[in-house]
Amino acid sequence: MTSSSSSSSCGSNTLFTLLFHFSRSGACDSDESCCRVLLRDLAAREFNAFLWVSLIAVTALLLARVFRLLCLWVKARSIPGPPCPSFYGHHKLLSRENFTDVLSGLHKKYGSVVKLWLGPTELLVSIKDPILIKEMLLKAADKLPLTGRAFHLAFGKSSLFASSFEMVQKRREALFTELSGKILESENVIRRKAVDSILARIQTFMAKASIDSKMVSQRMAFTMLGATLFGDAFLAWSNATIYEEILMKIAKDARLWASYNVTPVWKRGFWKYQSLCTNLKCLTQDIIRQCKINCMLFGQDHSHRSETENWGKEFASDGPSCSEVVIVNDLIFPELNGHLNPREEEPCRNLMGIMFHGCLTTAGLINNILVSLVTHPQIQDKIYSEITMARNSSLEEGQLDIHKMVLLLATVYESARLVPPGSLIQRCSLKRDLNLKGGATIPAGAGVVVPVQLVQMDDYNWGSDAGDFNPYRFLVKSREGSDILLNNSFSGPAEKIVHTGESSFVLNDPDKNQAFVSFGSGIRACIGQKFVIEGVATLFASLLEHYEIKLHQEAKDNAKPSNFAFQLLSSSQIVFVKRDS
Ligand code: HEM
Repeated sequence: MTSSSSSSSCGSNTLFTLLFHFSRSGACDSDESCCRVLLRDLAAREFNAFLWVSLIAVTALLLARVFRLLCLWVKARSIPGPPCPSFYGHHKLLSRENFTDVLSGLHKKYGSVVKLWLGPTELLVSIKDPILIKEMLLKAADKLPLTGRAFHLAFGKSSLFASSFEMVQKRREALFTELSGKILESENVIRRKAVDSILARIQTFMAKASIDSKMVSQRMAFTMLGATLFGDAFLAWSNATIYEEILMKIAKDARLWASYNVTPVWKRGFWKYQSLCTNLKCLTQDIIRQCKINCMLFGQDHSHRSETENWGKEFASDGPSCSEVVIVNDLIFPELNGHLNPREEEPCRNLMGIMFHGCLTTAGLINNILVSLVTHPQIQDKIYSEITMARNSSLEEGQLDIHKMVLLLATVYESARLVPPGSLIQRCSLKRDLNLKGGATIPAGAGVVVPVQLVQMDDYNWGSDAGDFNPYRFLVKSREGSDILLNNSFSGPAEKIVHTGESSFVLNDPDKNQAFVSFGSGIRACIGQKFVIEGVATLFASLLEHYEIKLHQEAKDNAKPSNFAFQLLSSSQIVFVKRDS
C-alpha cells in the first residue's frame, strides 16, 4: 500500500498529462506504453481502495466483537459464580471431572443460577431452580452451536437439529403433527410387527444364561424406532445390524469431532469418522429404497381388493399398509413421490438425526426400566396384574390399551426421572438477552444449561425419597370421584404405598410438574415424548405379559449396596423367564 501511495501523486500527474495529451492530439505517440501506464495507474488506485475498504471492514468487525465481549463481561458480572482461575477459564477442570458433579458443588455454593467461564469469550450459565428453568426454556429459542455442529458434521445440514430455532421451526411443527396425529391416533403406537420381532428376539436370548440389559435395550430401541420411521421393510432388512453398529460408533465420537472450532481435516481419525457417516448415509438411502418398494407393493395390493374389504383389515390384521408408512411418504420424504433423486439427501439427514437421537435416548430409558423392574420385583408383579386385568377386560386380541395401565406408565416416567437419558438440556439465545424473573439477566450468546439429574434428584422438589425408585409419586389415588395425591404434589415425602388395585389410581400429569424435565420443555421441547412414553409402555406391556424379567443369579450374588441411580447408569445381567413355563 505504501509504494502505491507514494506513486499516487506522480500517478495522478501522469493520468492528467495523458488525458490532456489525448484531448489535444486525440492520439498518443506510442499507444502501447501510454495504455500500460494508464492501466497500471488504475490498478494501483483500485488496489488501494480495496485495501482501505478491507481495513475499515475488518476494524469495524473487530470493534463490534470487542464491544460484544465487553457487554458480555459487564452483564455476566451480576451472575454469581467462581472466579476465573486462568485465561482459559474452567475448561480444563471440566474435561477432568464429571460435569454434573461440578455443577452440583457450584449450585450448593452459589445458588440456583451459576456462571462458569469456559474461556474468555465462552460463558456458561447453569440453572437449577424449576420455575426459572421453565421460564428460560420458554424464552431461549436456540441451541448451543456445539450440538448443531455435531449433527452437521455427522449427517449434513439439518432442518431438525440445527442451533437456530428459525431453521428448525417448520420441520419441528410438521414432525410433531405427524407423530401426535397419525401415529398416536392409530390403534398401535408402535408397529405390531416390531413388537413381535422384539419378542421373537428375546426368545433367542433365552437360550443364553443371561443377557446384558444395555445391549438388549439398544436392540429394542433400534427396532422400535426403525420400524416406525421406515415401516415393516426395516424388520426384514438385511443391513439392519450393520446400520445399528455404525450408528453407535458415530454416537461415540460425535461430540469429540464437533468440539473442534476448525474442522480437523489433518487428523486421520476424522476421515475415518467421515467415512462412517458416508456409510450410514448410503445405508439410509438403501432402506428408503426398500421402503419405497414395499410401499409400491402394497399400492398394487390395494388395487386388487375392494375399498371396503381393505378398510379396517390393514389395521386389524398385522399386515402393514401404505397408510401406516405415511410418516415416510408424507412428511419425511415429501419429495419421494416418484423415483429416488438427489433431493433425497435432505430427508435422509433428518432421518439419520432422528435415528441417532431417538435410539440413544430411548435405549437409555428402556435400560432404566429393565433395571428398575429387576430390582423391584414387587412392582413388576403389580404391573403384571394390571396387564392381566386389562387383557381380561379387552374384547380383542392384540395390543393392550396402555392408558388403563397407570402403574406401567408411572414406571416409565419414574425411570426417566431417576436417570434422565440426557444429563443436560442446553440452550442459548443467539440474538437477545434473556431477562428472567428475579432479576437474572443472561447475556445473548451465553450457553445455558439445565443439570437435569440434579433437578430431578433434588429432595426439595421430590421429597426425601428423591433418590429411590417409587413410581407411585406419579399417581393420584382416586377415591369416590376425588383425587388424592399419594405424595403431596411431588414435593413432600412420599406416603407409605397403599395398594388397593390399580384401577383406583390415575396418572398425575408429569408435564404439570415443573421439576420433571427429562424431555425438556418450552419452545424446543422434545417432540418425541408422547410417542416414546406410549411406545415404550406398549412394548413393556407385551414383554411383561409373556416374560418375567429377573436379575441373573450371579449378578444378584455380586450386587453391592450402592446408589440406585448409579445402578441404573450401569448395565445389569438379566434373564427373561417365560411366564407360562
Ligand atoms: C427417551 C427418549 C427421548 C428423550 C429422553 C428425549 C429427550 C429430548 C430432549 C431433552 C430434547 C431437548 C429439549 C430441549 O432443549 O428443551 C430433545 C429434543 C428433540 N427430540 Fe427427543 N427425546 C427422546 C426421544 C425422541 C424421539 C423418539 C424423537 C423422534 C421421533 C425425538 C425427537 C426430538 C427432536 C426432533 C428434538 C429436537 C428439538 C429441537 O431442537 O428443536 N426425541 N429430546
